[in-house]
Amino acid sequence: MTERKPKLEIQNLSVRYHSKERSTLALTEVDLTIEDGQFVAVVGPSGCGKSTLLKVVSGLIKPAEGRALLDGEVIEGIPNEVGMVFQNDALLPWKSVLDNVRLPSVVKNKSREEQEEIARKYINMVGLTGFEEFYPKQLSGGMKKRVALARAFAYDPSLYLMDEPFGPLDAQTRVIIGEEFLRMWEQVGKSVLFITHDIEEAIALSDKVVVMSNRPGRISAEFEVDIERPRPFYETRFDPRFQRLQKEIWEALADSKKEVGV
Ligand SMILES: Nc1ncnc2c1ncn2[C@@H]1O[C@H](COP(=O)(O)OP(=O)(O)OP(=O)(O)O)[C@@H](O)[C@H]1O
Repeated sequence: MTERKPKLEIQNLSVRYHSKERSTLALTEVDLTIEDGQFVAVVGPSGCGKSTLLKVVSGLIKPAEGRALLDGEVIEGIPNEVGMVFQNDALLPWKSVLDNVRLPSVVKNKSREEQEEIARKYINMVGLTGFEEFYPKQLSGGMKKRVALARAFAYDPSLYLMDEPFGPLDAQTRVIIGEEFLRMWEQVGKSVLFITHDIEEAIALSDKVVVMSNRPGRISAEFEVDIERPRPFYETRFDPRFQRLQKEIWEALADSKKEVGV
């Protein structure tokens, strides 16, 4: 039997930022594995190095120590198989919804027919059929976020890196978009590394929740989310297993904040 390689392996990772005045140890001794198709959320106090972790995986910064491997290969430069969704995900304002979602297929040199087919499929999945010819300025914040998600899914990466992707949305829209995102993810089943401040969002979406400690960030606890899928994004929070996890993660976070960094 051939052994399945993990999608992402982070091994003994340390990252240091240098400026004229000081050197900041942002991450230290971070070990994390994401299996193929696994959804992993990272929660942690502000400034603990969550975005730094994503920057290493997206090849934007080099570690001081340790390494990050994608499909068993050390990440050097921006990997093609990685798709990113960030908090302030900019759509191109001069392009329509259809053209924004078509972009990843243009980059991948797909035929015009395929570009449109893929874009329309994901626009439909995010419930924006009928808005193809609209421009970003004609859309609400939630609709723009849907377009950004449709564009990320149209890129079809093997690993999604998501940094507070629902951050700027109001609480209710956040739940609606979260539910839609979960349904879409269940269909594609790709690996995700998801950064959030929201413990409930982390549990509702993930297979594993990782807690990071204060700077220098390290992984202080890991929790398997043993709740079967498909899960309802909102109602799952009334499940006793969810509530138990919520309490445990909350306590782990409170402990991790007590650890003082250098
Ligand atoms: N370019 C940089 N130069 C110097 N220090 C940096 C740089 N980027 C981040 N840092 C520092 O590294 C640490 C980790 O930052 P990072 O943005 O990764 O944290 P975070 O957990 O994503 O924070 P937040 O939750 O507030 O977004 C912080 O102390 C930050 O000040």
